[in-house]
Amino acid sequence: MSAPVRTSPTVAGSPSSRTAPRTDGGHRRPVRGGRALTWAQVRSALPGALRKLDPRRMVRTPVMFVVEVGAAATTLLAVAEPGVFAWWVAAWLWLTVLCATLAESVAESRGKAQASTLRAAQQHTTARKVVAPAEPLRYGSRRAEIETTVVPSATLRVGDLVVVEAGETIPGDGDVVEGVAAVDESAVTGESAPVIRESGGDRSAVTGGTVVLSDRVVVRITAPTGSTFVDRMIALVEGSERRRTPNETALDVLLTSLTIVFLLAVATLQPFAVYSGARQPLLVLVALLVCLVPTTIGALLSAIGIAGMDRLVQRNVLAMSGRAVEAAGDVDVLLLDKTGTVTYGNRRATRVLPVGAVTEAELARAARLSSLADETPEGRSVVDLVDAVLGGSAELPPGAEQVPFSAQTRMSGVDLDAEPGAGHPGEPYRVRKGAGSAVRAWLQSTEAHVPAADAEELAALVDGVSRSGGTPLVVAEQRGERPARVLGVVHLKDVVKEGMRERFDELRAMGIRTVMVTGDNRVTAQAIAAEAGVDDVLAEATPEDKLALIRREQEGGRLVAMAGDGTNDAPALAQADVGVAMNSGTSAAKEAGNMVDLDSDPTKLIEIVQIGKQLLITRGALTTFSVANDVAKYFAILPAMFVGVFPQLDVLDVMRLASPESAVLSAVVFNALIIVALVPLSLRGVRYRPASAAVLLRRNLLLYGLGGLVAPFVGIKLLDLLVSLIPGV
Ligand SMILES: Nc1ncnc2c1ncn2[C@@H]1O[C@H](COP(=O)(O)OP(=O)(O)OP(=O)(O)O)[C@@H](O)[C@H]1O
Ligand SMILES: [K+]
Ligand SMILES: [Mg+2]
Repeated sequence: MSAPVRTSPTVAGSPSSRTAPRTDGGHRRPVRGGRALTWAQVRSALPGALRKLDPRRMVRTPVMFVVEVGAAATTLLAVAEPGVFAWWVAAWLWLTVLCATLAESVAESRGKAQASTLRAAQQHTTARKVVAPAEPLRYGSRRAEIETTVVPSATLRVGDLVVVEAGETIPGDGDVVEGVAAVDESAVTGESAPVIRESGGDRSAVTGGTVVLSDRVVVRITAPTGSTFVDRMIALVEGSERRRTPNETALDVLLTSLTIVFLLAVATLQPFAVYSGARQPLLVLVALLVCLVPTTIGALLSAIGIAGMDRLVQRNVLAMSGRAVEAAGDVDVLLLDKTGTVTYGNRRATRVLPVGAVTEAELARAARLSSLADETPEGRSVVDLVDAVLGGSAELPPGAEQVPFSAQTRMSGVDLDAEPGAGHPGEPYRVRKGAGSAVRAWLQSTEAHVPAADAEELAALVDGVSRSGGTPLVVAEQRGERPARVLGVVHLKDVVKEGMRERFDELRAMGIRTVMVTGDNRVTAQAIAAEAGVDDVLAEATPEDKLALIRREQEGGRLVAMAGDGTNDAPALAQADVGVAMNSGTSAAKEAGNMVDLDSDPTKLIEIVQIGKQLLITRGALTTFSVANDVAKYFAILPAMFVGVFPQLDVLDVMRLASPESAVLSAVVFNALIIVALVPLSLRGVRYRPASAAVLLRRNLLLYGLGGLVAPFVGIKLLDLLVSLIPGV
């Protein structure tokens, strides 16, 4: 049933030069700015809202559970002793509960539409699984023929290798282990411009459901079917994975305590009322209780959290936890990786700079030899450059042993049995390229002596490349067991992403310090840092150094955000309070962080921080409003209830409501309507302008605290005028 297929070899090259970015055909997910609430949305959210009335679910929100029990109780009372007043109260209590579930349901429904678009991206059927050569695929075999067999993509396992060619859909999440290709990721990111994915570097991760536009890649599957990136995205936007954050739990405890306090207050009211000859009907006590417990924030708390996540998704950021979003609102320090985060990350070799008596051809040949087996983008670009400089290409001789690049050694190369083309059979030949300090250490290990003039010239070359913001790779060779010899420098060029400076200025205005951490040398780091406008740099950093820096900041009580893309950033991304992985990065980085930016834009952190702050402020503002509101209602209703027996209360009865019944019903109606009125605000979030925490607090206390105190007096008075018109109340 599965026929072996021979895949034609593809010439490796730079797909970016051949595939012009598409300007049409693709779609960009519309960013619905204000996202006004529509009737259609409310109507479609209604079935979900009714399902949420299930008391077993409601009990998780104690405040609203009390209201639901109250609604049930008043309904029974209305059945036992029918009356217009009783039925009105019961109906409005049910409406209050429904408003709460509707708010949550509407917040969720916004993600549901997005989920169905994403599901469409999952409908791929077959994959071309690699049969031979079996794993591990040999480095440098990128021009080799690969034997594949067609299998249903659902049967793919973690570790399987698949071949994907131009026009084909990538069958699952994985890392490119061979080749370079332009990939259309619009199904996932909504961005129509193709992106480059390649083996060996920090741009190796591919997402199932995206389409290869050019060339051929071999992908190692890294996620089992059912828990892919798109699966996680769907779960996320639908809100099915949502858990309460620690802050929400803390607030919930506070709201529950307030509910218990008011429950006791209302319960002790009755003996007091009986004693003074004004026994209150049970119906009135229930209504009073509902008006006093913090229903507004209780009803809107979950919608506020969901809407915050939703706002992030609108900006193409996927937050894996609500806790990370809240932490983002309080971030003090932002750490950024250089290559691929601050810069575009396609470091290309542009020049070879020989030192001393070494000729350009000599250096070029050695640099190419050291890179033939180097599958990193840097290694491939050295081969491309030398092929162009010297004309023609080279093959790695048999028996070559690769010394792969690692972030720890910061060096790569090969060990050969003999120098290609040299007349000394049997004399081993070694060649290395890498960071200046790393190659210097290697030279020393062979007891090399670099003449003073050469050393000076080399230092000048390294410095020149670094000052321009480029990455210098020093090349050296060793024949036999004799001391090694330095040959010169390869200039790797990278470009700082556009608009970085302005964005970092903005972060500074928000009180966030930016630190660039890089494995590159100090001079290069400083040149890039100055151009990008970051506050601080840490150069020649190993993955451990990055991790240690984060720990140090955290020990000082600061909340740290980290943006990175490489496998060597993964430990740091995991340790940071907010770890934003670039979508262009490796699977390891995306797995380690708690957010993924689909646009791979590290300055997106500004928006993430704003959304985090907005979430915290919105919740604080509505809590303040809710509690102030309830206190005010207490003073609005009580005088009306007791003015019959205590005429002295007359002075307190500033509102002059029509009757005790009308007062109670108006308060209940107001209590429900205020939830409805605040749904749009909780979905949109209160407006956030950069300002100090103290200023924001003062402004919110004034606006929402005072507003919360005044609103019930005005609202209930107006409602009383209407309610008193109802015959029988
Ligand atoms: N293929 C390679 N062969 C040899 N040396 C390399 C290679 N790629 C990079 N280097 C050297 O290793 C250093 C560290 O590179 P790496 O990309 O791991 O840094 P990093 O810690 O991820 O920081 P950043 O991504 O910000 O540059 C580089 O500055 C360069 O000098
Ligand atoms: K209330
Ligand atoms: Mg990196």
